[in-house]
Amino acid sequence: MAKEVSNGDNNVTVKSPPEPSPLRKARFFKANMRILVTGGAGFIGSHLVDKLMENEKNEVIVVDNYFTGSKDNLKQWIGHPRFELIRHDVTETLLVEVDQIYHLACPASPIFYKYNPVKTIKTNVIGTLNMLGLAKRVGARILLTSTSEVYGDPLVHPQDESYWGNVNPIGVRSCYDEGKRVAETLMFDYHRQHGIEIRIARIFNTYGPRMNIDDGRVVSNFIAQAIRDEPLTVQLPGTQTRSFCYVSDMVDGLIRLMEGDNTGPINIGNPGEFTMLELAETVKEMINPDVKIVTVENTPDDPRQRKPVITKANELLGWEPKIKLKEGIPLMEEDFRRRLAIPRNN
Ligand SMILES: NC(=O)c1ccc[n+]([C@@H]2O[C@H](COP(=O)([O-])OP(=O)(O)OC[C@H]3O[C@@H](n4cnc5c(N)ncnc54)[C@H](O)[C@@H]3O)[C@@H](O)[C@H]2O)c1
Ligand SMILES: O=C(O)[C@H]1O[C@H](OP(=O)(O)OP(=O)(O)OC[C@H]2O[C@@H](n3ccc(=O)[nH]c3=O)[C@H](O)[C@@H]2O)[C@H](O)[C@@H](O)[C@@H]1O
Repeated sequence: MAKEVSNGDNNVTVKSPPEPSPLRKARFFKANMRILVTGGAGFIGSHLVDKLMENEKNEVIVVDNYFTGSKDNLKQWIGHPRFELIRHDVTETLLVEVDQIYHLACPASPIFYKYNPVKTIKTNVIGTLNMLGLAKRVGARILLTSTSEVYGDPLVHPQDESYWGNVNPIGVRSCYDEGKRVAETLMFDYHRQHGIEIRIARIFNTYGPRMNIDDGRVVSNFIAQAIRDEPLTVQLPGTQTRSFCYVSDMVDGLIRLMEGDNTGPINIGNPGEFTMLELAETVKEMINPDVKIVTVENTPDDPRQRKPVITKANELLGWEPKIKLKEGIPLMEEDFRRRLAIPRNN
């Protein structure tokens, strides 16, 4: 039977979702929402798992191939009766009985996703196909963590969800940004063709504790450099902008999106916009006023400006970010100092 659903802008007629697998009716499952988190050993995924595990009705299964994630991020849950961790690569098929799938698996830092671009695009395309196939088979709702990179080097500023983007299809970043664009297409095709319940979050630069120390992304680089007393490396020209969202705000937005009635795509990010030079100055002032700031070569196709319009998230999910950059940096500094074993001098 067909039904009307909304993506926030207009109503579309889609097939009804498939019935949940009969196994879901088994007594053991009744009390619980069983949730799969792909990429759950990574930075955002592990914070999401922490939040989902707070609800005693949730059972959480993480699958991860540990390319950029680590068991260490989940150590507090290993052995917990409502938690399971599976070493698995999403480019291979998987069958687990679940109600919801948060599909995060994909390297996110440019240095990692460019390391093996063919694998990155396989993860985005085949990995998402596999997870959609799973959602179809067991009748689960699936949320994709897409990215502001689908807007490419945007010619519209700030970016709202109606903007189609300015993406180089053959560049060194394409494995990631075109990969995510195909993943979004697959989500909508499964939704229209098979009635799968989908949710798409377009995440803007997110930071916080547990990022890999040598992850290569700008906030983690600057904080680690400031703590180690190494120069902060601003990639040229330094006037390029990003808008940084603290990870607890991001997790809150993702859960609201999953639980709500809108398919998305919905931007989730903090509209506070900074140039990379401003970010370096802020980190220097807050963590190590003696550290040097140097400029270094940039990489191809680096977006020149990025800032989310979050009206949709605000109106449809009742969401807005709470943590400002100057509040988030000290929380991340504390985590990095502990992991680097470099305490503050004063
Ligand atoms: N952090 C951000 O600023 C940001 C921005 C936009 C979108 N996102 C998206 O959010 C998700 C999580 O990002 P993150 O910052 O936590 O990155 P991350 O690298 O810390 O986490 C990604 C996780 O996916 C796992 N993974 C990678 N390929 C896999 C595969 N083939 N099979 C199974 N597991 C695999 C990694 O081991 C890791 O645990 C990604 O999909 C990313 O594209 C993140
Ligand atoms: O939010 C997003 O959608 C995307 O944002 C990031 O991609 P990017 O913005 O390129 O992230 P960074 O590598 O942190 O770079 C941000 C800016 O900082 C600059 N940078 C980076 C590192 C550094 O040491 N110095 C520096 O100036 C880069 O040139 C770039 O302009 C993430 O890594 C992607 O996973 C994510 O999908």
